[in-house]
Amino acid sequence: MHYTFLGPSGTFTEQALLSVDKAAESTRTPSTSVPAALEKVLGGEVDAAMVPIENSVEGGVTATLDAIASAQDARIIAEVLVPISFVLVAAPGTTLDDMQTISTHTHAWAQVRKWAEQTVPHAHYLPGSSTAAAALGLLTSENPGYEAAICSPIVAEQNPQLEVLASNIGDNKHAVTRFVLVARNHEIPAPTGADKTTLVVPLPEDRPGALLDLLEQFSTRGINLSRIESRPTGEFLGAYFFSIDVDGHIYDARVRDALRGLHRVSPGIKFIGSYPRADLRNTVTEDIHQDPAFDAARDWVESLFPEGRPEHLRHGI
Ligand SMILES: O=C(O)C(=O)C[C@]1(C(=O)O)C=C[C@@H](O)C=C1
Repeated sequence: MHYTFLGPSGTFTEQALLSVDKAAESTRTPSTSVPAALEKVLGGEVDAAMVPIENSVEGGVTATLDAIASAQDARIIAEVLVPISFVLVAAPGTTLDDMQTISTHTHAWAQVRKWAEQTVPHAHYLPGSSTAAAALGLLTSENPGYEAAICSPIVAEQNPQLEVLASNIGDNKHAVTRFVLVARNHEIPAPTGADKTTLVVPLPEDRPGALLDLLEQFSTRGINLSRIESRPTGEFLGAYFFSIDVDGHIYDARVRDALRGLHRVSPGIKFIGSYPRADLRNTVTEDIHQDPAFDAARDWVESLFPEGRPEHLRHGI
């Protein structure tokens, strides 16, 4: 396998990729942004891309949600959870008082905002393409335009020329980022009993009850939603799609049945993948929402036509 990830080496995204089976021995090419990583996958340059999708403190990574939603054949085939801990690094001899400007990824800055307000209230923030890119910029550029960076402790370990001025500076000590491995037209991973399915569902029409129509497709089939986010499609003001994760696999009859229902309500729906959950939590459903109940229901309706399907029932029984 040839992978790409939001780089350079030392990002949390690389940590997520290295936890994938055999990825450490595979070819890994860094990308400078999430859209660039996904373009490499869709263009066939690499087999899969590891990208951040949501953080427990700052929420969805919109670049990922939008790029996946607009891609033709993007498939999520795995997810990874990484606990997040940040350090502040600078050139040796720099003090907190010297700090005019600090650089890091925007999602990282959002997770240390309170710490920064309390500890370095005089410092400005400069967005970086990733935490590791900000840290390495201190070493590679003569005048990076900032005196310090916020990154993972791994970057500091890998680059002893950087001095750690503060550790564990995240405002929420239990922060976690969720990453997804995205491939193109990939076969669907086998169900494990602890799976998620990701969908992109355009809001069908601007009318009362449209969202309820979508949500009902899940609730009547006993399907739990673990994430739902609305994003503008970009077409015009008020045009939205929903990025949705549900518990279950497309091999589960209730999920396939819900997809049929959703397609009637919102024909532009996209299936983005069914894949094992990183937290291994089994999906629990009542008997009436399990495969045997769907089979029994179909058999019962078929039994009402003992002579076989009448000619005019074009769509089956
Ligand atoms: O900059 C990195 O190291 C990344 O992997 C990106 C990213 C993100 O996009 O959320 C990943 C995890 C942290 O929450 C902060 C930044």
